[in-house]
Amino acid sequence: MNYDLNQLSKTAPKTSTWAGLKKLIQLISHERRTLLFALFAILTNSTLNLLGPLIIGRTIDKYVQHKDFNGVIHNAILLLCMYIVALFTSYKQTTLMGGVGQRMLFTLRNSIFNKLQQLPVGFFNQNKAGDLISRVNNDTDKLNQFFSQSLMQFIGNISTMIGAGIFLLLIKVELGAAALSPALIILFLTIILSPWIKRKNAANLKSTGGLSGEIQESLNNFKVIIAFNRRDYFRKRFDTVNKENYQTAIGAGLANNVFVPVYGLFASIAQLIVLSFGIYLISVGQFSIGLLVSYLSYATNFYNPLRQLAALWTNFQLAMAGWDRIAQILQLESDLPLIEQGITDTNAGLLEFRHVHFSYDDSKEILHNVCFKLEQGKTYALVGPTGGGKTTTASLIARLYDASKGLVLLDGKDIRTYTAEERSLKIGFILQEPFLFSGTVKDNILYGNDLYKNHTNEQLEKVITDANLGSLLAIFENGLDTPVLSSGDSISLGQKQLIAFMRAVLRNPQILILDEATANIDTITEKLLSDILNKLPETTTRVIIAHRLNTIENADEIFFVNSGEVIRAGSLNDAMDLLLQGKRVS
Ligand SMILES: Nc1ncnc2c1ncn2[C@@H]1O[C@H](COP(=O)(O)OP(=O)(O)OP(=O)(O)O)[C@@H](O)[C@H]1O
Repeated sequence: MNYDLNQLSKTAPKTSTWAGLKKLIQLISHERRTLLFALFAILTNSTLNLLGPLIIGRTIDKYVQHKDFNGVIHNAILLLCMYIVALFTSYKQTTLMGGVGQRMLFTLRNSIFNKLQQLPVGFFNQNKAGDLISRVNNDTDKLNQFFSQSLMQFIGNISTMIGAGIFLLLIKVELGAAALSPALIILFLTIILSPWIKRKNAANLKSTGGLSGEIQESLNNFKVIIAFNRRDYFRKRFDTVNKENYQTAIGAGLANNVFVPVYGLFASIAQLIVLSFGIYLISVGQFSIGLLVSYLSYATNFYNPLRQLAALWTNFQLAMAGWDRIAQILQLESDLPLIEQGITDTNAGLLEFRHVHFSYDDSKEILHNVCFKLEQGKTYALVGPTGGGKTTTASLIARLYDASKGLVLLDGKDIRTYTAEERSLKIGFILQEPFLFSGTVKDNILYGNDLYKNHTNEQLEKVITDANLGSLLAIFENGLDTPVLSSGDSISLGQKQLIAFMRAVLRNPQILILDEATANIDTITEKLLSDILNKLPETTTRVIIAHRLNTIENADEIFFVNSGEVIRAGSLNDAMDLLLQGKRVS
């Protein structure tokens, strides 16, 4: 299945601006009460700002020209009160919407993170962690900025503009029409250029994701980079993505600001039209000085928000581009689908592969028509050349991936009918590169194991000893309290494998898969592990992937895995012959 977000974005249907806006609003629809308060505050603010010029014009015509100072002072106090209330409403809507934005950011980050927890392994194979981090951190913040700063300003500006436009037309329709005509050109330009602005912003967000992907990859592999003296190589790679990010940022910046001077120019043209036409009307006795002052204010009230709308529109386009990248993750199907009813076959043994085909990314088939059966309590070995398909086969046993064709049966039932929890209780998988979390050996052993989570150290030590794992725990200086630093770098790879081994065995799975689980362990400890494996409950089925054939001496059956085919190898000697025949990956 294709989970590559960058490729999926190319084939995804384009969303219209209106559909995008509706989706964005849905994100905060549960905040209705707060939104209504904020809307009320911003509309009150706009109304008060619109009434100002009218009162000023009337004051000039009625009181200033007749030298009625009482009237002037009365209206000045009225205006002052209105401006104070306007200030309060503006402050209120800012704090209300700031809260909405932060809550939305909190919920959205939680939703994406939860979604990421549910997605299958294939998703993480095909996407860079750095890009995903950028989506969780950076793209969500673009939405926060839109909601906390832009949305209400957007509504406020639009309502001020509509109000100012109505006043302009009501006071003198022909002067109003002349004053508003430059706005039509701006509207036309905005409609034409919006998709281009959104594209530029989307490219910038994508390259920011790529930049974090590159940083993450080089930080993860810093030891190899230093050991192989590949610093220059990574520096060059970083330079390339950084340059791309710089160029897309310049492109987005240009697109975002292209309107600002245009808006300024058209606002000035409108002022000129009002002044010249207005003075002409005064000269022919059809207009008053007070009305012209009001008129100029209304023209400013119309064009200033229009100028701000350019910046707000940019924030909106940026939020839409961020939302597209976030929605891509949220829309993905969670985990591998659970099917209600699958084939049931009581003769299938504990696990059976029936004509299984598999490919990681739909391009190249890795497993071809694989058929085998595992019985309860037996030990199986998968051997074969590097890249032959052993880990892939084991991953399908644990349903880290689904077969592209064919069927995997667990306990006689289609493996897809088990929930992830049921499956993980039945199957223990010790990966080639075990992953450990920051904490202690105990934290890591108990990861995902609810049975012993409330045990004290003494109780847990007893459980470990009873499971014949005491000798492994003894290898750690401070036993269960031995600290493990982030991603396990404070301990050796062999020790990591021992912790992963204890973690898997303590869950008492029906099938225990060991993928090169002893590759980094000394011979004596390897012997310890082999004894522990032999002492596992009789019902446990073991699947051992190993390059060193001495580790699979006791296997009941050996499978030879090569070029995506799994064949019975017969005895250990036969397996050795197959390997020596030089069968390599085709
Ligand atoms: N995540 C992945 N995405 C795409 N291709 C993959 C992925 N993992 C493995 N492959 C490809 O699948 C094939 C089988 O790999 P697999 O890891 O199963 O081999 P293996 O027998 O376990 O090798 P090794 O002995 O080195 O562990 C290889 O060609 C490999 O390149």
